[in-house]
Amino acid sequence: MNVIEVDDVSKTYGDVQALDGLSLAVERGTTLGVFGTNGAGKTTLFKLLAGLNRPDRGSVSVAGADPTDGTTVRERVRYLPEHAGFPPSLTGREILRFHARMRSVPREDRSHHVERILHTVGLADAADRRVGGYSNGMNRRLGLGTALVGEPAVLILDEPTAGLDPDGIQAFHEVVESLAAETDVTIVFSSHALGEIQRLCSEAVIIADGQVATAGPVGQLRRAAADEVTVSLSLASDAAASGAATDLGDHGAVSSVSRSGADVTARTTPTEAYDILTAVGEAYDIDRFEVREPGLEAAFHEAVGTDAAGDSGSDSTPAEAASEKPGGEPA
Ligand SMILES: Nc1ncnc2c1ncn2[C@@H]1O[C@H](COP(=O)(O)OP(=O)(O)OP(=O)(O)O)[C@@H](O)[C@H]1O
Repeated sequence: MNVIEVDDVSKTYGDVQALDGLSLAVERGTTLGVFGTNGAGKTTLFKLLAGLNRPDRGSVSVAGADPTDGTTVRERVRYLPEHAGFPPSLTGREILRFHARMRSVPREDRSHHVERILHTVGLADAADRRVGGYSNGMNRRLGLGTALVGEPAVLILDEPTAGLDPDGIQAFHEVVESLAAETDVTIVFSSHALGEIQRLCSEAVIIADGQVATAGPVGQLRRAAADEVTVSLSLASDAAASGAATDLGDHGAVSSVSRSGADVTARTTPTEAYDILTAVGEAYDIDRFEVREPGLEAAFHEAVGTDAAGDSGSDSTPAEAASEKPGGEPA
């Protein structure tokens, strides 16, 4: 059953067309990753899903109703904006209790409900500390905790890990993973980090210019873009690497090769990668090797028409290199 249905939705701000005929369907229990270039329309979409805005054209249905229809729907749909602030003098527990009261969680259930959420978001030990002393990551998890009060059907998280350090990101990921595994909440999650969408999400949608450029199961999007893999090798010496790079350059199934010191990188098809490694291994001592499949990054670049050849120094695909690059290139 679809818990979210967005049909041919458009939204303009003045003369900016933020969404332009966007359609999307999300099944209940899905963890959906939303990504796109800056200004693609992600936040605009999220505000429509949360009932904070109305489309100029088209329809939006979340949890079976128009999200602007009133509080019953908004009870079931929670939006965590990129920056949520809390009164610094209150404790995490007090804030969650306040939200539980506001969300009409019955008085006798409140303590248990709040305790459970504190555990879910990993703040049980810090529950009685003032949030003014919380780290950025703890604040973000408290924000997620407030969104979980009253067991919503849909969680909409706008770049929830932006600006967090690796430990903060890891802690947040663990919370999302346990929610996805243990509840049937539908999570819609935007991020500029494709790796995290790959890790957390079952489905992904790529938005470009206010429309859906590509959507589908994450694995399917990756496979669709997987016509080439990158083989990275570290050899025993620069001389060996130079020889291996020359041999690889002569190999018919290798589309590009680059070398930096004792490291060599080649692009080839998934089926040829291991034969090529074997051939190099017979001629030279390989210290380390890695075969990387293109991730969602390749699907993203294919969808928005930018150059996916992000490996520095590689001499790949001159046709793509000459094509238009409307921003959003890999770092
Ligand atoms: N309130 C507003 N007034 C005017 N223009 C707006 C407003 N909100 C969004 N826009 C414009 O609409 C377009 C889509 O913005 P939106 O914030 O939805 O993109 P986004 O994909 O979330 O971007 P980012 O990844 O940078 O957060 C942008 O051109 C933006 O400048």
